[in-house]
Amino acid sequence: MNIDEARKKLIVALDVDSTEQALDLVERLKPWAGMFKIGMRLFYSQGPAAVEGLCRRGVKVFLDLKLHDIPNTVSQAARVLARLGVAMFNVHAAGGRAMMRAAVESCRKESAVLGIPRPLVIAVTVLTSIDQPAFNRELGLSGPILDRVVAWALLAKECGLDGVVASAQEAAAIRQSCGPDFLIVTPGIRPTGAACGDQKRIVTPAGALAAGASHLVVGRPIIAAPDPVEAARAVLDEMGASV
Ligand SMILES: O=c1ccn([C@@H]2O[C@H](COP(=O)(O)O)[C@@H](O)[C@H]2O)c(=O)[nH]1
Repeated sequence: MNIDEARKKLIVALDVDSTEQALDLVERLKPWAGMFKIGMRLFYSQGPAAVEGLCRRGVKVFLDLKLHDIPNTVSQAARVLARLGVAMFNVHAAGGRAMMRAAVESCRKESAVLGIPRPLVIAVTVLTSIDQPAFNRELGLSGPILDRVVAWALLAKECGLDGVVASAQEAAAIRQSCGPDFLIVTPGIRPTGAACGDQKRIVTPAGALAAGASHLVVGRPIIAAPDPVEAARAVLDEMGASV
């Protein structure tokens, strides 16, 4: 894979408190990443201005707020998020069919009114911090994680969503069930030798791509590294990127 293809697949998580820190990371890392993820930490600290600031600079933003509420509430929230100009945002598949459909439909309508491209909408399946024992005993859900993830991926696809967030451990099964164009966005990526932290269902960059992931989300292994640029380049290297 050439370096540009690999770069487009890499999403760096901007898990920091301030817009200044986020902008500094974006400036240093934009030659090496195709998209930047704003999660609840930066959003709750800095608000929509942080998102709009990056979008205005032409940065592709994945807004990872994991909407999960009744359909009417999610529909209205999705409409508001569409206005921010993000490239992608997510909802929880556990919110169900009506909620997922409402999210896609309202941001489609709002984007059409504004004359902007509709943001991609993807569904969070089972968090990558959950392992099999926690899934069964703490969440009280039966069966293998893999089965639930594939079932939610199929439901998301049926509802018109563009893809899912899942561990790359489930990527091959999702790819087989949902087809070649379905986005499979995979956090829980750990370069060889990196600390797992709180992640449980981890996969290496090479393993994620081999399993069919369309995008790799990497946070701490890059942004908490002594040299984030060197760490991002090492991830691209593990993705098999050649110059
Ligand atoms: O299942 C999920 C969903 C979202 N995330 C988010 O991805 C990043 C991963 O960061 P690391 O530092 O590389 O662990 C983080 O922002 C999570 O909120 C996830 O990890 N798992």
